[in-house]
Amino acid sequence: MSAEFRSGFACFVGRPNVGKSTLTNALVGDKIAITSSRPQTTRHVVRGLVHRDDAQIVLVDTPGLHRPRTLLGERLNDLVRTTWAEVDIVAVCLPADERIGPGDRFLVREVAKLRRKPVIAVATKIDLVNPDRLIEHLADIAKLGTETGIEWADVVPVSAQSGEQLGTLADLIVQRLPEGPPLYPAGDLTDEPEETLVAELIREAALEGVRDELPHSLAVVVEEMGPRPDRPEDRPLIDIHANVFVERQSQKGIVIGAKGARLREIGQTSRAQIERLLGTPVYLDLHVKVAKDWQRDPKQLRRLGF
Ligand SMILES: Nc1nc2c(ncn2[C@@H]2O[C@H](COP(=O)(O)OP(=O)(O)OP(=O)(O)O)[C@@H](O)[C@H]2O)c(=O)[nH]1
Repeated sequence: MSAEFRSGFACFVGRPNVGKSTLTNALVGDKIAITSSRPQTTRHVVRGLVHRDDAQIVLVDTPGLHRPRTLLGERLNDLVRTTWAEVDIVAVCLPADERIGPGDRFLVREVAKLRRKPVIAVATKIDLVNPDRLIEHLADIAKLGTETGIEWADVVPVSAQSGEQLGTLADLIVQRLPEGPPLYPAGDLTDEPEETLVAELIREAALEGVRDELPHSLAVVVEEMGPRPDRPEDRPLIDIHANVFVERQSQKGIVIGAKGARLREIGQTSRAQIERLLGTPVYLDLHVKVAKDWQRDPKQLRRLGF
């Protein structure tokens, strides 16, 4: 291995829905971080690894920073700030199809408080805009830097969707990483326990198509997971028992659906994803439970992994 091998931690930050998880997935090349068309679904700090001949990037995906209204909101914000402080480089995602707004300014001002940390501005979703709009967006990003007193280490336009400029982004991140050996063995994609990833996949499926406030009210805990005994060696099966927690009885109805139709759909969708993740057929046993006001109760929050 050459002396110039670089390795370290990078983290994408930005308002909800700006494409952080999609970008992580596109760079890692597999579905590890959790994406959703609904905002604020990334809860856990999920790390994806980018292996290259010259470097290893450990991508840390954080939830969006937002105005805290509950204990959970505050914990999420703490988690974000702690993560920022620990990484080698921060990349602020600013979607090209949206104007820079107060939310972005708030966030960039927070990032600017991290002294001496390289910060890259990433113009995301460039496949959605024409060149004129992109130029305007890049000018706005420059202005945002001046306004907030941050000096962008780089400004790079990318599309996670088309893959355009992904390599450039990776190069720019690598350049800013310290020299050092790989932090994780080659082949590892994430250091999250499989249970956490499985829970996230179920949660993602459970949120799909739900149009109310459910994102903050839904938690998934994998209670038990393991290979079923007495299976022929060439036909393994993994049993997974998981609980979907909601805050109120009415939400339980939403998740289960008429005659259990929605819950069956959630089971089918997430099972397919889990089987892809684990590479093994899976028997998935899902239950919906009410944990009253879990977001406001420190004991319940701990039990649910926050
Ligand atoms: N067209 C296009 N859509 C994208 C791109 N990147 C992300 N999206 C879409 O934007 C939406 C949000 O993407 P996410 O990756 O979940 O966003 P996020 O910033 O991680 O969101 P939170 O987890 O809520 O903070 C999804 O519907 C994505 O499919 C892109 O490069 N091009």
